[in-house]
Amino acid sequence: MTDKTFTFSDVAEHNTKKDLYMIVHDKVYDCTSFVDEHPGGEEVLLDVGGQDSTEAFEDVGHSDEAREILDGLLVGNLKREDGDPKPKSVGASTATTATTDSASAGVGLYAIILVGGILAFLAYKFLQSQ
Ligand code: HEM
Repeated sequence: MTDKTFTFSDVAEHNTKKDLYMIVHDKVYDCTSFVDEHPGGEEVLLDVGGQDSTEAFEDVGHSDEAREILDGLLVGNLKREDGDPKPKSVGASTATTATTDSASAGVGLYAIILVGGILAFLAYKFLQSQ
């Protein structure tokens, strides 16, 4: 296990066939040795060299075997800095669920504030009529 940390610009420097890093799920992989062996061809790997390729990797629906190979290429973790691209969200359904969840939580909060306001108003009216 390695705990070396790379910034986005560190990774971006490794973007040639002889020196090829890529980012998947905020981890940094050295794919140099694998370029020629990739069943999907070297072109796609070179395209994402030095970049965040989470989306590209997940879109293909790579097998568990592919993920094991990826594990073996791990060289460190990505350290995001201000101004770096956001983490790639993968799986539209997960993203949608998350949005819906927070949206309904927001609505719930408004409902509580609204009901509280109505109760306070009624209590005020009641006390005034005494
Ligand atoms: C280091 C990262 C990667 C590894 C270890 C890897 C590994 C593999 C492996 C083992 C396969 C064979 C099928 C499978 O087991 O799922 C495969 C297929 C494929 N990969 Fe990757 N891959 C990587 C990155 C990428 C990226 C970034 C793309 C970008 C689009 C990509 C595109 C494809 C395609 C299109 C296939 C299908 C090839 C075919 O079935 O003809 N791969 N990859």
